[in-house]
Amino acid sequence: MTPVIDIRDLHVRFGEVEAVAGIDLAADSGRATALLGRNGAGKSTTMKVLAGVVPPTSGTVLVAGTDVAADPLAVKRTVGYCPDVGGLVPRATPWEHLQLTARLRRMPEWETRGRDLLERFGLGDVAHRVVGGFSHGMSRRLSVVLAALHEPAVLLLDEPFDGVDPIGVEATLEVVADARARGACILLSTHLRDLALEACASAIVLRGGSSVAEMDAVELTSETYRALLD
Ligand SMILES: Nc1ncnc2c1ncn2[C@@H]1O[C@H](COP(=O)(O)OP(=O)(O)OP(=O)(O)O)[C@@H](O)[C@H]1O
Repeated sequence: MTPVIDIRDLHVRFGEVEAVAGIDLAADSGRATALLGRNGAGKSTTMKVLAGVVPPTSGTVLVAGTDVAADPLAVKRTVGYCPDVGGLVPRATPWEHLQLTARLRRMPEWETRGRDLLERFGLGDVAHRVVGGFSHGMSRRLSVVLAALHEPAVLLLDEPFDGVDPIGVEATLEVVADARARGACILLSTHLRDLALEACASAIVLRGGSSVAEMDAVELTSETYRALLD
């Protein structure tokens, strides 16, 4: 069976910079996979390609059977994407972000789930406050909520734990567990090995734009991880 995420020999170039230099990666439904690696390893660029926001320079990338180069819009419909930075409108409130997301996703019923997610992420009390004044961690938490709102078949979380407090970490782990239970494919990028192990069954380590290891998360001891980074 074809994996839900199927990347073959992906290259992404930004001018002189080769951000991704020949990645092969597969991820299945009902499973969370961690994407690890040092700063600049190519994690966010890979996520952006999978989200349909950056086109591949070469290689084949299938998301739930759709080629991202051929139909990025269909891919955007399939995935829920929490970008590493940005994506929020400073003058809008969390509730307005949910309204906009639900409208773009053509979701007829979303208020109950939206309210529940905001509560779970400790954002219920600030649901009607503009996000321009939010801390980094609060913005991260809202980005995860927005990615998860429509219960996507493919959930892409880029550094979801970055600067997030324990309540937010717990809520994110719950979102990953819920998504896995309903059969979604989750790809989560992080620098944090411990949280990767807690959230994910498998791990892929990138270095210099290439994939250098793929293993069950339990096999990724701190010594193994350290050795793979160098
Ligand atoms: N838009 C861009 N223009 C030029 N270079 C870019 C662009 N985006 C990424 N890069 C470069 O591509 C490489 C990979 O970047 P990427 O953001 O994918 O790494 P990362 O593994 O997500 O890093 P981090 O852990 O720091 O977020 C880096 O050298 C980066 O400077």
